Amino acid sequence: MMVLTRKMIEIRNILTKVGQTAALQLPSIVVIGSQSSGKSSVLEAIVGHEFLPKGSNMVTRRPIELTLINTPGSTAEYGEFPALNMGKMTDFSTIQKTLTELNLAVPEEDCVSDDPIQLNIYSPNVPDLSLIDLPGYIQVSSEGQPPELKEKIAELCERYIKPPNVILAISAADVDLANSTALRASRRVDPRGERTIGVITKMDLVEPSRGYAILKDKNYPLRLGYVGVVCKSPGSAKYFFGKNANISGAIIKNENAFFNAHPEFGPDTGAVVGTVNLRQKLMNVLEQTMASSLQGTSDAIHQELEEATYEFKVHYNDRHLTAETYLAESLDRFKHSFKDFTQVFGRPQVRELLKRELDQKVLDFLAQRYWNKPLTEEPYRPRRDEKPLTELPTAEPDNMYWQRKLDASTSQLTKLGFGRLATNVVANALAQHMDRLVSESTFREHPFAKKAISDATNTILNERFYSTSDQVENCIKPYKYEIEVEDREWAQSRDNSQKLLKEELKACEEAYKALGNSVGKKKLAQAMTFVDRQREGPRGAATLEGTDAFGFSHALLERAREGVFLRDRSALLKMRLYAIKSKQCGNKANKYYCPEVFLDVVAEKLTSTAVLFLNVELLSEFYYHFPRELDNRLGRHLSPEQVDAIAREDPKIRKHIDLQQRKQLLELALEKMDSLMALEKSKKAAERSGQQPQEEVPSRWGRIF
Ligand SMILES: Nc1nc2c(ncn2[C@@H]2O[C@H](COP(=O)(O)OP(=O)(O)OP(=O)(O)O)[C@@H](O)[C@H]2O)c(=O)[nH]1
Repeated sequence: MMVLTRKMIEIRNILTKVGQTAALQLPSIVVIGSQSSGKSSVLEAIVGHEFLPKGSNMVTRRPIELTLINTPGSTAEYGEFPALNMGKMTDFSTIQKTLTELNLAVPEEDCVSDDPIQLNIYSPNVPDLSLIDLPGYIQVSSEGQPPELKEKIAELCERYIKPPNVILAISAADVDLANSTALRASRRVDPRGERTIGVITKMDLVEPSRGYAILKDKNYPLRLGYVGVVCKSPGSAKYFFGKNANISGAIIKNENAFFNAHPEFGPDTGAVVGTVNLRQKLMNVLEQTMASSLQGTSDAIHQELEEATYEFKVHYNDRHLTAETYLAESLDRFKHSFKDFTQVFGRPQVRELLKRELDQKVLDFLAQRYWNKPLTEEPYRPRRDEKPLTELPTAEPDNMYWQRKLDASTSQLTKLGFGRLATNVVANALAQHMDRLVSESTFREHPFAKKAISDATNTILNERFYSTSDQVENCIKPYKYEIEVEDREWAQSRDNSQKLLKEELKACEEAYKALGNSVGKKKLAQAMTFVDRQREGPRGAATLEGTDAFGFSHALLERAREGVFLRDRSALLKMRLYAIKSKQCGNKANKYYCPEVFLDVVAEKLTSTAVLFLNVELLSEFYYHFPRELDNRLGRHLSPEQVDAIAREDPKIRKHIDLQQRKQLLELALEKMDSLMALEKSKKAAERSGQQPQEEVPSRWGRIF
């Protein structure tokens, strides 16, 4: 058995994962030949299945790196594309279809690509071999093909037929050997014919005497010799045994019938013929080539490993990191930061959020119903039923106008749909905080984790949203009908509303100041005087004559109107602040005189009630379910491939893991290599002394091979 080739193929598979450099390349058999020389038929005869792309439209456009793996004791035959993750393919017509698609994916205008397709075939009927099929040489480009195609194919083949590879030069018997492009190409890189095997196909198409003469050719002598074959696929095998049937038997039978019928190919003639002999030759030659490349490959792996070890020490201080530990640690840290957050975002914070929201609503309603003085170019004429706010402090206690105004404002506040509003405010705040936690964590570099966290957050919040908002709405219902106020509440809201109005006043004054700075104080004052007079109507407008207010730009007048609004709003706020501080507003019985205070009482009551339910229904539920939901999405349920893909989303982590894996794979390859070399050495020693070779030493990863 060809032990060495098998083991070297395994080492090569490890090195492929490392990302092969030229130095780490192990010998393969490279198949070259002109188009229609019978390359595919030879490869299929070796494999025993039709699996290569067929068609007239140049269907081999990429190198196919074919690894045959002998699986003694098993009956299964299947292929795998290791780079594509498509799993085992037991139907060889599916392999053929996939290869055709992969080849035809190379655009017509490029015609060939040097990106190889890797295909492994496992079968008890194949020898351990690594072969590379290349696009066939063409003599002249046909219509539609780029003129440089001929050179492109030649260049691609040139790259592969370099040492240490063995060249399998295919020529058809019915074409003069002097015209064989394959032999000409191999001669250029292997002038002494030391690593070229000549294969003469279609032996059945020429006279046996001529066939024999080709096999014994003296013009192109090859040390590894010529093998004559008849590989025409017998369609009948498929017909009798099904489309996935092994065709080797039928080919061999057909070949034997042909060669046995002609004494020119008899055992004493020295002619090597038949697919069986070709297979054996390929195995022997590859085994020998592998043996002679052992030391070189071992040295190359050593060097690569030294570089990887140095880099790992320098950049990562030999710190071991796996995708699993990285994700688990990141998840742990995130859960910790979440826990910390739950300690600082509780009832008081929710209360503050909601009150701020309602304060804004109260200010809006006050502005709408009490402070409103529309800003139009037209003179301002209050509606007939509208009373100026200046009248409020001196109004009669039973004045229906002011009573209705406050009742309407209160009703507007209690019927606002506060259940929904409050739930929304808290849910949005939670979602924003979660986004912040992500942005402060290592997960910020991981789109998958970011999405998982945001999905977990939204799922829980959405699930609880409607029931929470309904509960809150139900509990504030009584306030829609009656609001009882205690002295303590009134006093507190009197303070609150003063604070609120003061803040509003400050904001107005600052905005006014900023406006003055941007327009120019004098210019703004002039334009505002103009706007004021305009608003006074004809009487005011008359006084405009002779002033230099005419000729203000439209933009300046806009700003002046804004200035007037801010100035008036400030004056009004000062007046209301004065009213709230007055004795009149010190007593809850005077609520109609102090709408600001009363609306604050209502807002406080709504807030306190809502907080109770939001805390139980939304906050606590979220805090309980989120870590569990996170585990479901980022924890044990992920497959190793998903974990790996997530960790690699961060370029820094990807580099770390890649280098570490590279180092480990090189160590594994080297260990296998050392063991292989020791085995070879003991085999040679045993051969010399006529003894059996020693048992191989089990490696750190168990018994190798
Ligand atoms: N008579 C005879 N025909 C053969 C033999 N080997 C291959 N053929 C036929 O020759 C034609 C070309 O064979 P392929 O194996 O497709 O040749 P190829 O070199 O792979 O061709 P391209 O894919 O075009 O590069 C097919 O029709 C085969 O059936 C043989 O030994 N004898």
